[in-house]
Amino acid sequence: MDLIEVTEGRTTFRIPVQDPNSPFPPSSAPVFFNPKMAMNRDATVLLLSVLNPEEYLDTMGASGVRGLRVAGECRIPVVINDRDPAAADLIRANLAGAGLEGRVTVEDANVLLSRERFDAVDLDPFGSPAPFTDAACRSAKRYLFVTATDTAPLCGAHLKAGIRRYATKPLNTEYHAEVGLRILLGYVARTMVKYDRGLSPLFCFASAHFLRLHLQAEKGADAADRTVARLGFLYHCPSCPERTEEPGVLPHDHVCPRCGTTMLPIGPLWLGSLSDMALLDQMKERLPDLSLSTERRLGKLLDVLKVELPTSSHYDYHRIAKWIGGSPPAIDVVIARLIQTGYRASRAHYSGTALKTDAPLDAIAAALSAQ
Ligand SMILES: C[S@@+](CC[C@H](N)C(=O)[O-])C[C@H]1O[C@@H](n2cnc3c(N)ncnc32)[C@H](O)[C@@H]1O
Ligand SMILES: [Zn+2]
Repeated sequence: MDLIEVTEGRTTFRIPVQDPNSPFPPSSAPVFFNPKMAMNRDATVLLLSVLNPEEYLDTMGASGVRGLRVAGECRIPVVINDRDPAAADLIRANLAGAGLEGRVTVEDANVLLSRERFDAVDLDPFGSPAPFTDAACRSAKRYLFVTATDTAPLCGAHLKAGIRRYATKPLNTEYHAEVGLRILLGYVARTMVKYDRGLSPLFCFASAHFLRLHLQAEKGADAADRTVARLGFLYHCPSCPERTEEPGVLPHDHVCPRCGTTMLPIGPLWLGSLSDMALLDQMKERLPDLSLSTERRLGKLLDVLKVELPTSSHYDYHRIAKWIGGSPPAIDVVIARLIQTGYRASRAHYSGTALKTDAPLDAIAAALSAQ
């Protein structure tokens, strides 16, 4: 295979030559590499530089870039796996080329994860992580990281696939990125708790083409029960912008208090916080130690996550403006007005028009129309 040298973060490695005009996706290359996932990898490198686990497993290594960066930029011992022997050869060559140590394994992910336990386990599959989640929950001692690129099933755009893979009921709404993230997290939580273990989200976010979870695993039935208590349902009115959330493992009937329509349940999904705020502060402090490109790619995300409310849905403020009839002021003005009125309000990290607030719809409408 023809190789080309690239640098990401502070790590230089080689990948198969990719024709930038090729109509085929990176997954058709002899060994996969997607430069658009640099920000996903940056996030993990930054987090790991704070968490400093004993060992990190890159379960689906491909070129090995993720594990290479963790080994080189965080100085954490790594195991890099891929079931494809061509990928394993490239990983070995890339470790040697970068002067880094690391164990390389060539196994099916579920076999490796079922046989060995690792302090931090990272799943970065093609598409859905669902086929690997059970084994990953058993293998991860303290940390579990998960990427999903099957955003359409998770967000409700491919409803049947979402139900099949995640045993949940998504719905395609304007806050689909939030729903996708919380359905994925809810699914991992439901998988983890059956082993009498719980989890806490450390740093979870949605991006245009993927969802990324960084989770801490917790020991014991009490931790599992606390995790179950954070599962619930969103109830969405199909006729007006009203929605509400409620904890629980089974959905209930809800009638829209505004228009009387039967509300649609979405879930089970994760309710509550998606990040550990103290950890985000530590990551922000650590950011200048990494590369400039990492700082550029992650700085804004961390700033928004630090103030983002943990509501499980948002309002698209353009839609609300259309609903009340009128042209809205800037979103920051609306947020400031809501806060002045005594409510909590913030942006969301995945959309410039997303408004998160605990204010009722009437108060939001007033903030949008106030002069
Ligand atoms: C999306 S790529 C990984 C990308 C890589 N982590 C990165 O950041 O560039 C998925 C990789 O998983 C490997 N893979 C697919 N199914 C697997 C399985 N069941 N066990 C182990 N590896 C698998 C593929 O060979 C491919 O290299
Ligand atoms: Zn309604």
